[in-house]
Amino acid sequence: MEVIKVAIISFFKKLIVKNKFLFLAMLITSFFASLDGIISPYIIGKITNTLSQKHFSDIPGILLLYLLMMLFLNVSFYLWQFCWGKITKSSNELLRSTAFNNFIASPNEKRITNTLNFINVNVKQIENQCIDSTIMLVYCIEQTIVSLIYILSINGIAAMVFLVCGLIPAVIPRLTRNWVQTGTKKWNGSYENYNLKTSDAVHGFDTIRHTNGDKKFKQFVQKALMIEEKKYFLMNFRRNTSNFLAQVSYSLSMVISLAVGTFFVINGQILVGGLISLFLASDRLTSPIISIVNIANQLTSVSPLLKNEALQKPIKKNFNNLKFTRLSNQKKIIFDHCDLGYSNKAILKDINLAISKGEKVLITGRSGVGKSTLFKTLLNEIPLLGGKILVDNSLIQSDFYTNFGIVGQDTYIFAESLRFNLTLGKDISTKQLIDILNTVRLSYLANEKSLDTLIGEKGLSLSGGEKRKIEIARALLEKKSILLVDEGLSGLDEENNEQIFELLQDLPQTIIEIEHAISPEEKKKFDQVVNLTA
Ligand SMILES: Nc1ncnc2c1ncn2[C@@H]1O[C@H](COP(=O)(O)OP(=O)(O)OP(=O)(O)O)[C@@H](O)[C@H]1O
Repeated sequence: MEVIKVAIISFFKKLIVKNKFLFLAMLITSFFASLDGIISPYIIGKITNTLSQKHFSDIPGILLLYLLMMLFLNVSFYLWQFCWGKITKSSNELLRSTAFNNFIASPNEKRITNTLNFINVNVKQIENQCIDSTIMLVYCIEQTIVSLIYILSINGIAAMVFLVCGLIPAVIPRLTRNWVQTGTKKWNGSYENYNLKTSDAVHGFDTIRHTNGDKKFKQFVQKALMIEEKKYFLMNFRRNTSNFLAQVSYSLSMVISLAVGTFFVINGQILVGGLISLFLASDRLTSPIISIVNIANQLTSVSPLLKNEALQKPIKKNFNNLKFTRLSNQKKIIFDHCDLGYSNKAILKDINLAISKGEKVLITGRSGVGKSTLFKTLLNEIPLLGGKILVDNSLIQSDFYTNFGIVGQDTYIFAESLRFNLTLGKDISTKQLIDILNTVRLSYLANEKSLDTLIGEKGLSLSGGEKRKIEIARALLEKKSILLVDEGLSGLDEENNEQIFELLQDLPQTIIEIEHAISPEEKKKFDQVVNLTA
């Protein structure tokens, strides 16, 4: 329970700090809106008494008062909804931007699905189960207080009887809570299982098609679906049963309180109008109390969403493997007795390497020897286990990542224009872009019209070679002085392979390149070939 409270409170704290006045306005407008609970009972009671006393001339005044009160209520509701909308907007912005910023601060493959799921699904759930519920909770509490004060002002003892009777239905959800929650948990489990099975089958459609597996997969998915729907039905059945029991106790309590009220009228302790007011107002007391209990229950289910990994600040791993220093003899990067590997276990030991400015270095070695591990160490993604990597001061850029341009097999193309895919939103002149497109042998795209053409998911799809040239262009536009090429030539046809090979060789930048399939002639063109062995 404590953990639940902490997650919700810390979320609201953040939201309130950002929107103090909005929350204050919401509190005030919902208070005025909560007068709804007593206005009609008050007016109906007053009219009943006026009619029974035959003071007919007072009726127009009462009706006018009723009209004004109702208009006041309408305006209060309108303003309350306005504040509610603004709070929802702010909450969604906070949740979505926090999740996205956290991801960008520490991106990795594993967190992609969770982040997207959080942004697309969980934020809506938090809106319904947390924001809407809490705003309703505040409203119900205000309505309870207003109605309680009103019925106490009519007759203290009768008010207490009505209150006690009104509380009985509120107890039922507490008694059935565990039973209902177990139903929800069971459904959640089966829903996840069904989702996983469906997602697997949908993503693996090619394998299923090629292995004639459609019948079997239909059965797997159908079975998971039937279990999920059965649990879903049972969850709703438990919820409905709990509601039914609450409704029955509510009906009983209404009858009891009316009977007690009638007794007070017979005894002359209250007027008929007072009884009607009391009866109507007590309903406006009981309903919000039941809602308060239900909402409090519901809020407990929202805390796992607020503790989602997407909202947690990522722990920044700062390895600082690179030592920036003044290097003599034209050397720009030196690997000095380096041990590289994972979890303190070196897979490459005692690596020594000295690379000069502008050198083209080929890294080779059998699959799994540790070529990518070397890049990961340079990029500070994993710690250097031993030795030193010295980098010349002249290469320092604003942070470690900006020291290296990376050209890999999986160039990501954004569903935007070619211009955006090159600039990535930065301010770079058209002339520079045209020059760079010519440099990377994409001359046929080096014009304004092509620059503004949509590419990626929304437009033109590019070939593997074109994508790789765009990645090289990005690195060149960023003025990276060292390029790390991770199998930049693989998967390309002969023509593109040759073109990109030549392009990289002709660049003035220092290039460290990992390649598998490289011809002996191409090999000779490198300044250094480093054959890694474990
Ligand atoms: N995150 C990790 N944790 C532990 N071990 C890892 C991790 N990533 C890779 N390895 C292991 O380190 C070894 C070297 O992997 P690496 O990817 O550097 O090889 P590679 O030479 O680039 O291989 P390939 O040519 O097939 O891409 C492999 O045995 C791999 O299983």
